[in-house]
Amino acid sequence: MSANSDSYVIGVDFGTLSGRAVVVRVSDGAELGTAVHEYTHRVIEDRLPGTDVRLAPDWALQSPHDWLDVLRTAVPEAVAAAGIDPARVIGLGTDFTACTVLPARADGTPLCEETPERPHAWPKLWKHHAAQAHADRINALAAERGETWLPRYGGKISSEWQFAKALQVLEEDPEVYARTDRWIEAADWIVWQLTGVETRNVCTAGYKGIFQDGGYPSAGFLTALNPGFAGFTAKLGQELSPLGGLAGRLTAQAAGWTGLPEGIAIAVGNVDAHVTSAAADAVRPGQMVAIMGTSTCHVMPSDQLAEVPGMCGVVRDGIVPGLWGYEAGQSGVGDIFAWFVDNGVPASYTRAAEERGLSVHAYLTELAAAQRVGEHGLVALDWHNGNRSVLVDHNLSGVIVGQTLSTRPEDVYRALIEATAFGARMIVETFEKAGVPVEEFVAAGGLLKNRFLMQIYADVLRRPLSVIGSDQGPALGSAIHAAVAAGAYADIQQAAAAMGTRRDDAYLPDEARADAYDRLYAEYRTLHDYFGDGRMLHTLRAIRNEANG
Ligand SMILES: Nc1ncnc2c1ncn2[C@@H]1O[C@H](COP(=O)(O)OP(=O)(O)O)[C@@H](O)[C@H]1O
Ligand SMILES: O=C(CO)[C@H](O)[C@H](O)COP(=O)(O)O
Repeated sequence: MSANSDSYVIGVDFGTLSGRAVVVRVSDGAELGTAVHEYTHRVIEDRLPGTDVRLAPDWALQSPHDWLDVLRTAVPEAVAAAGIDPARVIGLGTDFTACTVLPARADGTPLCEETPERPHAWPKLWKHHAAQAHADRINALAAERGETWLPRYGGKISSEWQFAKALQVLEEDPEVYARTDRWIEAADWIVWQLTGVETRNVCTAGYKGIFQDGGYPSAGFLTALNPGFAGFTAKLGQELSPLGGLAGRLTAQAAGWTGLPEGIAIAVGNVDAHVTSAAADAVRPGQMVAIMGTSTCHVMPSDQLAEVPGMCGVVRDGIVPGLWGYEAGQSGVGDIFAWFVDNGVPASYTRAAEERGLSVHAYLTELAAAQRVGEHGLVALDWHNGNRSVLVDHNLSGVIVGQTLSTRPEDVYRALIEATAFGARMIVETFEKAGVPVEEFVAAGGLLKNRFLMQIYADVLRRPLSVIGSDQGPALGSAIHAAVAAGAYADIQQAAAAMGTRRDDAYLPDEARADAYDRLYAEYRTLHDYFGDGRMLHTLRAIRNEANG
């Protein structure tokens, strides 16, 4: 690859609160410069920008202007930080949160530009959860009709996805629905802005748009949901583009925004979690990448097609062309630790952490690390934000068993970390039981900084952990896709091998601790089965909801 030794690609990761650009050398994946742009409107949850229009609970919107600002600011700043000649940039790739989806005109104009006072005209962020009732109806009808696509999503689709959100628009603001020519993932919309051509990537279409075996849910199914929904799929993409493919070339206008040469390759859009596999060079069957942060997403290519209970989805070519791509998830991980730090720690601990110059997380970790496995006498269920896999039930809640008058904050903190590791083991075992082998567990994301936590995962999973070598996995992954789109490598696997970064066996399980964890895990499973049917936890939630009026 010496011909590429002085050419560069740019990866742009559009997150929940900000967008990040990274400049990467094509020959070896070296990250030379990066810049972040915080979105001006962040997550729109209370009031529509520039209006008095208030939003209902569970709404979460975003502004397309914030995304374009990332191209205008973070990209040129990253190039400047890298100190490279922009003329040497040969391609740009992007990834987005998903399902973040917007209604647009036939020319790509977001409807919120025409009618900013209409909530449904705005892009719905992935965590917009106000379409749960619509998702419930889709699931019930699909189960009743035996729709063949339903098992591809572990038996349930999410309220976060395209069909649930679009049905909400139709039923709550039919006029906006009627004006929607294109219902498009932000992942594809941003690529449209860069290239001037509309493309639809297989990843979001498959995981978020129920595209399976060459088609969307049938018109008959959609009519049964609501006759007005019959023609919905005409607003989606009909021809899908492969990951790593060339979506188009940078337009003169977008060259003006970014300061990059007009005509460079723009990669087909992608999802932040899935593109991280390339960054970790984990794009072969059985390499499960866990992107561990506030929540954890698990993605894994495989040559086996199976119906794994409670997975988020399995999509042909969904991570790399030629393989099935699986996704599963834990809806609360770092968020649970944050909840405990914010609510479960006395002032004396906060003071002690401050005196030591440590975060409360780091302080609790240090105390917890001094214990032997099981010493706290606790076992917990990691369902404080519901359970995505394997139970797919957002109405479950957290459980901590075994507390006594001598239970200390570090005990609970450790038990919560262990609970998330047990949740991960449950997912791995569910895949394997369904006939999809997990050969390697590769950790990525913000929680890598907690080495004690990573060791617990190795011990609980009873397997070596590999770790990604970059702390900006999605942006690096997007840059790798850009290199493929630009023709610098033949495919994602080759580009990932040259440019991705992974440390094998970064954490090895300790036999004695793993044995001790087996006993605790058995108790976790018992609790999981007992509370997992929801009888008690749903009742508690109902009582809470009644009490809150
Ligand atoms: N030392 C730590 N140990 C464990 N969890 C931590 C620590 N520091 C921060 N966290 C948790 O990490 C999460 C943030 O992870 P990060 O990957 O940066 O974010 P995101 O998932 O939003 O990209 C927060 O939920 C926070 O509670
Ligand atoms: O569900 C997703 C992928 O399937 C979202 O993209 C993801 O959960 C958003 O993650 P983050 O908050 O880390 O940007």
